[in-house]
Amino acid sequence: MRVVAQGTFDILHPGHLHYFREGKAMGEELHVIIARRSNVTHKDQPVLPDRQRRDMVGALDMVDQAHLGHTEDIFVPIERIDPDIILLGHDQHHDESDIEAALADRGIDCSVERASEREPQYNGELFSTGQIIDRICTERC
Ligand SMILES: Cc1cc2nc3c(=O)[nH]c(=O)nc-3n(C[C@H](O)[C@H](O)[C@H](O)COP(=O)(O)O)c2cc1C
Ligand SMILES: Nc1ncnc2c1ncn2[C@@H]1O[C@H](COP(=O)(O)OP(=O)(O)OP(=O)(O)O)[C@@H](O)[C@H]1O
Repeated sequence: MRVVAQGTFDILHPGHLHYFREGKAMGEELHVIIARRSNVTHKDQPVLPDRQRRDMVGALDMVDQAHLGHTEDIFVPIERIDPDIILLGHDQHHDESDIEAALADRGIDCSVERASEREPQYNGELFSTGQIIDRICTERC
């Protein structure tokens, strides 16, 4: 089984590791698609360059391959990777049925599932790139 996860992954945190571990446990191969900066329009754009985010994610043990996303069509990398499962993040804004419909239109046989959220394991654990950046600004700027 080949599983795909996707997201921005600007500053890595334990929530990302939880998502990757869950994806890897669902199959043999975990592929991660890194969102292009130009496509991150619903929140602040990433601080780190596209290739740096790909290289950091690709260096993690549970990730078999990290791919730069396509700039115009998010289904181009999916067609190339040909996964069995697309694992959406617990809070990702994409709608399962919209993605399933787009996959069916293109003749891609792949299921869409939703990942769980990591529960905090100690006080002060930060689960969001935005929160880490806010903390840096408060404590260091
Ligand atoms: C199946 C799937 C494939 C995606 N492929 C790409 C892609 O090729 N290029 C890209 O820039 N974003 C891609 N995205 C979008 C990003 O992963 C992401 O959802 C969004 O741009 C960043 O927001 P998020 O990190 O809050 O999810 C894809 C999303 C999904 C669900
Ligand atoms: N606490 C968490 N538990 C499980 N998955 C998480 C957690 N935090 C983020 N993820 C998942 O990691 C993927 C990438 O997250 P992304 O880098 O886009 O945003 P983020 O880490 O939530 O930061 P922010 O939205 O503040 O920029 C998403 O699919 C998201 O659901």
